[in-house]
Amino acid sequence: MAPKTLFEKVWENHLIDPSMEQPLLFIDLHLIHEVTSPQAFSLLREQGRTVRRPDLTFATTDHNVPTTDRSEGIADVLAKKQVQFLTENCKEFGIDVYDLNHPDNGIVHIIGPELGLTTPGKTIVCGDSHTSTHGAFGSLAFGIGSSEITHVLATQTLPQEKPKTMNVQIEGDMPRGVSSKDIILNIIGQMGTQGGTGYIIEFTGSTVRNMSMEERMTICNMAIEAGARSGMIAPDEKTFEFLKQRHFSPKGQQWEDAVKEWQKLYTDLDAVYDHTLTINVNDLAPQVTWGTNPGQVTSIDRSIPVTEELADSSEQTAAEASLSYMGLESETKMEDIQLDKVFIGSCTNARIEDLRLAAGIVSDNKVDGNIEALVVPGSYHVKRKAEKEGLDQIFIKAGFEWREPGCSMCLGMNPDFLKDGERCASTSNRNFEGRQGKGGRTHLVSPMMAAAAAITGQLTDIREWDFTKEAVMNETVS
Ligand SMILES: CC(C)[C@H](C(=O)O)[C@@H](O)C(=O)O
Ligand code: SF4
Repeated sequence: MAPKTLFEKVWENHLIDPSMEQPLLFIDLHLIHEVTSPQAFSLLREQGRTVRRPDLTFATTDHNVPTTDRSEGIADVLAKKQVQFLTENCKEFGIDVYDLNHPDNGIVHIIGPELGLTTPGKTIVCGDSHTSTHGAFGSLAFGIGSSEITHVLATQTLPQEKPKTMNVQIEGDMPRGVSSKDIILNIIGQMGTQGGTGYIIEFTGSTVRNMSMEERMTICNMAIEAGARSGMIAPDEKTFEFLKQRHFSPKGQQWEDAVKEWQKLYTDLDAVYDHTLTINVNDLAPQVTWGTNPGQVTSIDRSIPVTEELADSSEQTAAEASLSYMGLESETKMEDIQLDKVFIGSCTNARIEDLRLAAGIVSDNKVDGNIEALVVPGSYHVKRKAEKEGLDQIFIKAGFEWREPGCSMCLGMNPDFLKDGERCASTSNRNFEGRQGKGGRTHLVSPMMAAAAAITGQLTDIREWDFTKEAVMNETVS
């Protein structure tokens, strides 16, 4: 048999009929949330159709939910309606929904893996671009639009163009203070936000093999920000360990059988990718964005680039527009940038390990008097675990707000947002204009860098800090 890449194996396992001209995939898991599903359900009704496989469909509310006391419900009328529609639609069609008061509610891309819904080799779709996160488990996972949601609801299949494959091989030891967030920001900086267009990126190499599942999820989460259709990582013992005993994971003999199948999911030795990029992280510094897309990024110990020195004129024009929005100038040292807010949260960096790393930096320090700082766990599972470990107390004593789970300040769709002109160090994945609130200015960073920024009130190089990296542990079920 011809050697195959990980992607090709999963793709071929899901083709309904390989002879069809337009490839049609069977979908193993359809995740839905309140923002993109209402139109899809309306269309389904208009077409007089029903949900084909409610057992393979799973819903949560995350984008619109308040992260403070939820007993009063949702104040915003539209947000409240969207959440209500989701709950009603799920009830009508027999779909499991972990809504805002469910004990395991959380951000869709955080709860999929932690509930064991996300497993290697599955095709997973969701009306949400960061569905790529689930690729960290060796699944083929990508975001879809409203009409595609209807198609999957009605048929459990999806027509798809076959993407090209890219191997991003990451080698070297991550230096102290550097995390997988810095690696993916650096990759996007090198490739640009369109560099991955048309590709599925498989992340390979010794650095990836050494990463925890949390670190791998952060990388795959942001593959989409490089323009890629999705990211994937071949499953290994760490993947299986993470999934063992999860709520929906296979149990007993079914678990044994599943692991045997999952072990076949890797790229064969002589398989050919359409493109390969190799990066070495031995000398990587913590990364910070200075502009309004994730590719406008540099090292914390550098300055904002001189726009005239950028590669081409379109890049120069984009950089000038970004700097004008950000209220920044070329040659300003990244470390001299003062902040108003710090946000530790989102599906990129709100898992237990992210919170441990941030808490390790916070330690006995206090949040700077000019800073408002939020920690928003990605799910109730993460929140409970963090509280059991005493992480909440570290944050609260330092002056952070400790919130209920949700997308929160990752995007201005709920009560947590930046005011016009406010500047924020954020562990999320997008720094587009207005993303965190109208006129808000976002600097994307890792959880450790965000924690340090909250303490000093400005962007700060954590490599100069006295801390240990003990916090890095792979999450296991407790
Ligand atoms: C609201 C939703 C459609 C959107 C997405 O697709 O990613 C959001 O999650 C985001 O991160 O911008
Ligand atoms: S946390 Fe942010 S990136 Fe993730 S799903 Fe929510 S809004 Fe999208």
